[in-house]
Formats: sequence, C-alpha cells, structure tokens
Amino acid sequence: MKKNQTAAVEKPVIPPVTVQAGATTAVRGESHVEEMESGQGSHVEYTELALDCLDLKAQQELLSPSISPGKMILLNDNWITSNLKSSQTDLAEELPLCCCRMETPNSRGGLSALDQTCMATESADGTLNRCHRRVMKQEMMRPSNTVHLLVLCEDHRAGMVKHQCCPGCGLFCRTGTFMECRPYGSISHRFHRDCASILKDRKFCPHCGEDACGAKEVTVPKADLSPSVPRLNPGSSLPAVSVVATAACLTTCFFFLCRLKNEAVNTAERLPKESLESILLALDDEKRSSTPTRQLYISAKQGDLQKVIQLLVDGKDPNFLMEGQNRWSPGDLQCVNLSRCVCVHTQAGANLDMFDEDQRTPLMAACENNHLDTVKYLLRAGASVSHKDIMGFTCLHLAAKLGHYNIIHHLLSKASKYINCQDDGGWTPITWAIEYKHKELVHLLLAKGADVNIRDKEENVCLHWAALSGCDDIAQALLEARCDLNAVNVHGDTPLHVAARENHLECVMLFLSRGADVSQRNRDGETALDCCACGSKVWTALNTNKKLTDARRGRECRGERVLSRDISRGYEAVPITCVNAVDSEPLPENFKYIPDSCVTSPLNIDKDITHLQHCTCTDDCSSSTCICGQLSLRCWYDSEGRLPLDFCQREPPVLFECNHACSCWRTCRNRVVQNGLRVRLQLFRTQNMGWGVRAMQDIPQGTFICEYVGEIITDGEADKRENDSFLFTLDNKVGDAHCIDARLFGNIGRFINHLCEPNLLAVRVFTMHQDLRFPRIAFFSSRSIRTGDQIGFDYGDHYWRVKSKYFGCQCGSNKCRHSVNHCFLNQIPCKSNVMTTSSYVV
Ligand SMILES: C[S@@+](CC[C@H](N)C(=O)[O-])C[C@H]1O[C@@H](n2cnc3c(N)ncnc32)[C@H](O)[C@@H]1O
Repeated sequence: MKKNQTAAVEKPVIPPVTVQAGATTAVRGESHVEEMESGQGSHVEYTELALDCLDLKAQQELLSPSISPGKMILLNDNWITSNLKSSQTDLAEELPLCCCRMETPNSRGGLSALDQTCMATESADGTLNRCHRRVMKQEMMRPSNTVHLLVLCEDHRAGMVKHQCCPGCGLFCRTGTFMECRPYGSISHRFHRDCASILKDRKFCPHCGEDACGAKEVTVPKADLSPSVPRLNPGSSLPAVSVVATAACLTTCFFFLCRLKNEAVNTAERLPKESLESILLALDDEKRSSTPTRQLYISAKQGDLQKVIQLLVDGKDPNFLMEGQNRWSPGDLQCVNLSRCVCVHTQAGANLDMFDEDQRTPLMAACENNHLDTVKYLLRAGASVSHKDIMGFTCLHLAAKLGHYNIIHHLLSKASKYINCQDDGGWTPITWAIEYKHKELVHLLLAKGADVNIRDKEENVCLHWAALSGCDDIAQALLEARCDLNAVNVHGDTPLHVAARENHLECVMLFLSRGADVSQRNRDGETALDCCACGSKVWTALNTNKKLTDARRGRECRGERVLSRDISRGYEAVPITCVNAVDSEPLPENFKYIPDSCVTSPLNIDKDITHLQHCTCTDDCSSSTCICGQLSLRCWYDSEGRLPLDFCQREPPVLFECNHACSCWRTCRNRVVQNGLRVRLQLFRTQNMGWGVRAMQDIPQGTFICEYVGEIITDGEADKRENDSFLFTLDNKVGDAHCIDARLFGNIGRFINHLCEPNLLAVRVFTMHQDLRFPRIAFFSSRSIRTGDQIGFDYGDHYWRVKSKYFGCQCGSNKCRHSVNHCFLNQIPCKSNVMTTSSYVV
C-alpha cells in the first residue's frame, strides 16, 4: 500500500474524475477513486461528493464535462494526482478501498417511476430492509463492487458520504452490530465484521485500508420511532446521520416542524410556520453564500435561526467544529433561541453525539449549562445519555456537580439506569452533588435509588464526601439511606477522620451520636482525635466521647450491666446509677427510694418556728462563727461547704444549719446537708457484701456525701421489726429513743456497708427543726476518697456484737476487726444490733 503524502491542498471546486469501470484500483489514503465494474460494461464518470458542495447549484457544476485522466482528485481529505489507467497495474496488489463519496450521473437518463424510490438496503443483524423513500437526485452511487449503481434518497446519500455503507456487501450498517473504524477521530467507517478486506492474512478496513484491529464492534439499537421524536430519519439510528442540508432537507425540516405543531411537544422546540416560510422566501432572494463554514458555528452560538438555516441550505456541515473552538463554551447553549437552532441542526443531520476536544456532546453541554429545553429536545431526538467525556463524566455527573435539579430530574425520568454510573475517579453523580452541597439534589438522587455505598477509586463512600463538605444535613440523609458509617478508604480514614480533619463539628457530633468508633485508627495509626487541632471544639467532643467510650468498654470488659441510670428517679440533684458485674441479681426494688426521711405513724416532731435557734445576720454568714443577736448558730463549713480538717471525728459535734427562721439568704454558707446530694455515687454489686456504694469522682475530706434517710420509728417499733439490717439508732439520749429504718423507705444511704477502715463519718445535723430527738444523720468523708472507692462507715461495735453470731465482716481490710476469725478470738459480747453514729464509743 502506498500513502500519498503529496497534497492536502485546499480545493474550492472538486473536479469531476472519469474512471474506468471494470478494474479495481485503490490508493491507501483518505479517499480514493476506483475504476469499477458497472455491471453494464460501460465507462462511468465519478464525482467526488463533499459536504460543502452538495447543494443543487454546486451539483450542476459538478456534473459538467468529464475530465481527462491525471487530474487532481480528492481521496477523502487529500488530493492526489492520479492517472488511473497507469495506476491500475501499480496498485493491483493494493487493498480495495471504498468509493463512498463518489457519484456519477444516471446513465439511464430520466428516472423511471421505479427509479424514483431509493435503492438502498439496510442491514440490521441479518435483517434486510429496502428503503422506499423518494429520491431527490438522479446521480448514482455505488456502495460496493458487489452491487449495481444505485439511486439513493437524501438520507442514504448522506449515509454513503459518511461511510455508513459497508463496501464489502453494499448494505447500510446503521442499526444492529457492525464494525467501526475511526482513523481520524470523528470520522467513522462502518463495515460488517465478515466484510473486512483481507490481505496477506491480515484484515483491513474496507473503507480506508487501516488495520482492522483498530476497529471496534459497535451496536446501535433500533431507533425509537415514537412520533414525538423529532428525527429527520425515522428508522435510522444513532449516531445521527450527517445529512447534507439541501433545500429538500430544509423542506423536510419544515414539514417535520409543522407536524410537531400538532403534537404535544414543548413549544420551545417548534418553529412557527410563518417564521419558516419567511425564512424560505428570504432564502430565494439571498445570494448564495460564500460564507465560511465557521459562520454556522457563530450563528448557532448567537441563536441566529435564519442564518443557521441559510447556511445549512448552503451545505455547511452541521457537524463542523471551528478551529480554536474545539470545546463547547459555557455560553454556547445558553442562547434562548438556540434550542431552535439545535432543532434545525438536528434536522439537518447534525450528529447528536458528536463530541468536542473534551469528548463532550451537545447534550452534555446543554446539561452543564442548565438548558432544559435543549436537553429535552436532544433526548427526544435520541442523544445518548450514557456518553462519557474525557474525564468519564456523563450528563448526570455534569448536571449533578452544578446542582441542576431539573436537568437531573428529567435525565432520570428518561434514563434512570445511569444513576450510579461512575466517572474516571469512580465518582457517581450523587458524589458530586454531595461534594458541592446540593441538598435538594442529593435527596432527589437518593429518592431515585442512588447507591450510597459505591466506592470511588480511593475506596471512599458517599459519607466520606459529606464529611469533607461538612454538610451534616446531607450526612444525616446518607446515614438514613444506610451509608456505612464505619467505611474506611485506602488511607484507613473513616468519615469521622475526615470530618475531624476538616474541623466540621456538626458532622463529628452526628457521627458520634450514631456510634462512630472514636478509637478507630487509620493507616498512619491516627484516631480522629489525632486528626484535629488540640483544644478545638471538635477535639473536646471527640475527647469526651473517648472517655465515655473507654468507661463503657471498661464496664463491658468487666461484664458490667447497667441496671438503672438513676435509682432516685430524678429526686436527687445528681443521678445515681446502678450496675452489676458480679452476679445475676436484678435491681433492688424491694424498697421505695425517698430523698427525705418520713414517718408512717405520728411522732409529734416539734417544728414550731418560734422554737428555732436562728441567726439575725443579713449577710451570707460568711464568717466561720456566725453570732447573730441573742442566739448564735455556729457555721462549721468552710467556703467550699466542707467540714474543716480538724473537725472532731472521734466525738463529732451536733451541727445546726441556718434555717427559714434566720434572716440570712437561702444561699448562705451554713446550709449543706439541707441542700442534698451533690457528689456522684453509684450503687454496685459487691463480691460478698450484697449491694454497696462507691464514689464516681474524687472526693476531698470533709465533703457531705449523703444522708441516712428512712422511716423514723420508735425503738419499741424497731424491736418489733424482723429485719434489723437497715436500722440506724438516733441515739439522742434525750427523751424517747428513736431509729431510722431504711428497710422499706430509704435513699442511697441504706446501701452503704460497714468498713473497718471507714471513709465516712456519721454526724447528727439539725436543719428545718431543732427537736433534739430527731437529728438528721449525715455522712461526711472522713478522708479523701478516690474515684471507684467503696464508701462505708463503721457500723459500731454494738452492731457487730449481734451480727458476728451470724456472719463476719467482709470489708476485706487488713485491719478488719469484725471478721469471723477476729470475733471468735476476741469473744466480743453482744448488746445491740443497730448501726450507730457513736461507733467509737463502747
Ligand atoms: C445497710 S445494709 C447495707 C446494704 C447491703 N449490703 C445490701 O445489700 O442491701 C447492711 C447489711 O449489709 C451487709 N453488710 C454491710 N457491711 C458488711 C460487711 N462489712 N461485711 C458483711 N456484710 C456487710 C449486711 O448484711 C448488713 O446487714
């Protein structure tokens, strides 16, 4: 094969070429002239048919006198000098190439009635269909050596010119499966797989002689013939045929558009009949244009409909892309009138899926520029939704990125199957909508079935992108759509890592509230906490969560079950949790939790206000000794509300807090026990003492812990009660003896166990009354207590003298004085069986 490098000369007029029928000659190049066997044994004159010269006037010129051998001829795009007869021998061994763009006058003279119908035959996967359209031109074309010269309709003439007819069998390949060779990008050569030229065991494109290995098998579905699809060529399929725009084409366009008027189509796509008529009339008067083809591009961009039609009638290529304008500019499809220009372009045979330098089609440009009317039109005309540009973007990606809701809505109504199509980064349309925070669009895509767990090239799921953009609304919607909160990307980052790194507090809080794992490490060994600025709000949220999580995990490690988040049912100022990590004992519910002591039978407690000692100071009793008027109330508490370190623990004094008879404010310092529980305590199951109470915070010495609350009863009543485990004697040594029984009614104090090394001190306190028979029993820390320590007081020897007959102390201390062994050895005599404040008094 020879490749002629000589020419590429621009030629304004194509000279007709005479070729000798009967011999097959070819030049490996962009086009060729063949001497073909006509089947009628006569010489045939062939004329190169180019897009720019297919108007009627030009054809008349083209069909003028024959040329002599050796003239310049155009082989597709290159001019070569050819002496056909002399080249016959030279090229005898060369590949046969197509003559798709060659035509010859009708040798039979005028057209018979039969000749007036197109002779083309379409082949679609083995099914043959003969065209019966009316022909507009007498000139004949020959698709293949295997068939006769044919007269063709405008559609099939255009198909021939575009190399859509197989040179092997002479059948048109426009639907079904065929091979497509694209030697020059946008030009496609079609042929059937079995019709490839074979030379020396190699297969070549029968159009251009390129190696057939480069050809791709293409399948074009049968075109939708619904009446609303405004295609010039019903029955032809995508990609749309580049039909030469002739007056006939325009007429077809006109009729078609008129037909559209009777159909329920968008009015924006219609051309008023009057407008077209006036344009057509104007065309008659217009001088035939010598305007360059690029004007078509410019006029289309300007929305100059009349000019567009004029240029198409003049034969300008509707598929022309202007040099330097090889990309659809953003403004290209924004013009109001452009949808009409697009319509006319399409009617004139513009390839709907023609693409620019970025491999973007007009539909993609329309989608990107939010031109809904044009999108609707192009879709109905059969433009491909699935086409991908150089980045792998589809129309959906482009519209999603820019948040064009209506475009997406329309595209999905027509082709929802592309909703999860991935671009070259692995991103789906919803990924782009998420990144650019198009909330409504995200909701639309979710409603239409977008898959939120598709991984991109870096293994991110949608939630990673929501975390990056920081849009917690979108993140929430994704979580509700079951997007994986714990998905990790190639860096090992979870969405929480990403949100923390980007300092998106709302997303961090959302992810934490949904159970994101704050201790998960990425490939660099970082937790989300390591990814944010120390001390930031995000850091604080993550750190708090980490501590809570660690505590929970600690409990889980210990097999700890939380039985109640607050046994006081909200009656205390701080909740008291109840946990059991020891056995299956359930929450103790055989008593009623009460915050203050109660009575179940009349006790006649003196609550007369006139009997109250009180202070008359009007300040806050801030001095350590508050002496007001006639009566004094000593304030034992320091500025922190704690007993002083030198407070007598061996024989604690009775405390009198300020009361409602005082003149001081309720906020005065001499009010602690009456303010109730303030430290965090927990009821827990001990190994061998039943329930116990522990501190959930560090507690300094002298701090009020809690009161021993229960039913206030007489000693006589206490003696009658079978269960003495919760009796605490008031031991007032004044008048009748009374007890507090916390068996049926009590607070957290009823669960405090005996410790031989106690950390609590029981103190008698008066607050709202001063009836000395009925002090309140308040526990203060007798030393500092660490978080997690069990709290306990000394039940007193009286208690153990009775109980040691039944069980020994289980406090576990080295200094335990009431263990079984210790009691046996010391033979402690028994006198009483109640707990007492005077533990150290024998
Ligand atoms: C006021 S209750 C304390 C709460 C009790 N552990 C519970 O489960 O309800 C007193 C009872 O606790 C148990 N107890 C308290 N301290 C104990 C100790 N050091 N050794 C053994 N048993 C103890 C005894 O059964 C005692 O009668």
